[in-house]
Amino acid sequence: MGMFQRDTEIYKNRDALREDYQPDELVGRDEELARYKTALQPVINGEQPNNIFLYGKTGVGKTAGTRFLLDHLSEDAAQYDDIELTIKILNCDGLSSSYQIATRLVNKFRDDSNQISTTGYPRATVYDMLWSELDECRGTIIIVLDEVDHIEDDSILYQLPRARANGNLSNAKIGIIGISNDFSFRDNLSPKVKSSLCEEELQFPAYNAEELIQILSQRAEVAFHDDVISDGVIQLCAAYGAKDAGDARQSLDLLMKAGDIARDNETDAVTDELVREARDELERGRIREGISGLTQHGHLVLYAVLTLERQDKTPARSRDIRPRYTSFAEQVGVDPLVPRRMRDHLGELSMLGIISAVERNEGRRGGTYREYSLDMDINMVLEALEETVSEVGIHESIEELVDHEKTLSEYS
Ligand SMILES: Nc1ncnc2c1ncn2[C@@H]1O[C@H](COP(=O)(O)OP(=O)(O)OP(=O)(O)O)[C@@H](O)[C@H]1O
Repeated sequence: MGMFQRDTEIYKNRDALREDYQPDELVGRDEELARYKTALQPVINGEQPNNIFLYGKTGVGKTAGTRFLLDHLSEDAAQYDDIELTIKILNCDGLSSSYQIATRLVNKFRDDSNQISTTGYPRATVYDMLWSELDECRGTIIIVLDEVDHIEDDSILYQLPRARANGNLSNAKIGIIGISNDFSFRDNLSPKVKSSLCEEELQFPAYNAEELIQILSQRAEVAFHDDVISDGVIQLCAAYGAKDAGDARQSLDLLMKAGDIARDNETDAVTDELVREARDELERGRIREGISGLTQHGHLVLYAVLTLERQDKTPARSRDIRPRYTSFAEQVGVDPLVPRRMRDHLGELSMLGIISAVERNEGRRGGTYREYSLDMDINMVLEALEETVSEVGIHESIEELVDHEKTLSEYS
């Protein structure tokens, strides 16, 4: 027998839980899709399409909803002889300038043998190439710029929606769909870009538990064999998902992780217990990843908050965290940061969701300050801080938590 054998007890089609799987129907998003459909209606009428700006937090179906509607739109448009519809989707992740966007777009309209180099042309030349590609297409063109907030300069976002008004296009009608999960992006656009790019604004809210149940049930039916999912598993994944961020991707990942653990354990059912185990494992991974990206001072600040948390001294103000942080810094032989810089680290930690920050008012005299506490499981954070603990030494507050077998070899 070979080293690898197929296991098919749990999954019928595991790929159905993956991000790139496109379900035939989108569930739990009816109202938003109805509004989106209305915004796209001019295309079928042969009119100038709207420019649409779609925003919402991560994993709320922006990309899936866009693909779903555009697939239908292009299928339905094919039935009208007088509509020639071209749709191009570009993900702007990794592309930071208008120049890069323009070259990628030119290449999207060209075949493989005719691609342009993505560097070396003056910007005006690339724009001219783009206008001629677009005009050659004729008809209606929809360009989707997913993760549009990665573009750091406005130029293309101004030029594209206005290409026809500015006389750069005569044959093609163009509509832009910008997608973003960065709420501040829209607000920071210059007024002239905002008014053209955000003609129609759509917002996708986070999913609630009911909606996540619909999404997870739909995928589970395709992904798992009958009777593998125990009662209540979908509800539990959805409840966690709704509590965390209402992110469908995160909930699907949780269900898949639970399925993977069942498969690894060679059991034949995915149970509540496995979902809890999966959640712990995913959370641990997220914490570890977040913490590993911090600098040494970030680690020391976090270690200080953690020990204060253990001593019930949280929520704590930054001036109360400072002495502990300073002594830890001295213990490892580095100069402590000035208070302002230390607060920046507290801010970063709270942005990552590792600690929480609550704003308070200072009595009648006004002035606000923040109080910080640990916002994650103390043991998980401690595990991720292992190296820092070994450098600084074990603080008395965590002695009980530290595995003493480990202490001798790793922490000392
Ligand atoms: N209503 C839905 N029905 C079925 N599956 C969905 C639905 N919404 C989201 N999903 C699934 O959840 C995952 C994440 O969705 P999607 O990529 O559309 O999120 P997004 O809002 O574009 O997130 P991001 O901003 O991170 O790109 C995908 O696998 C998608 O198929």
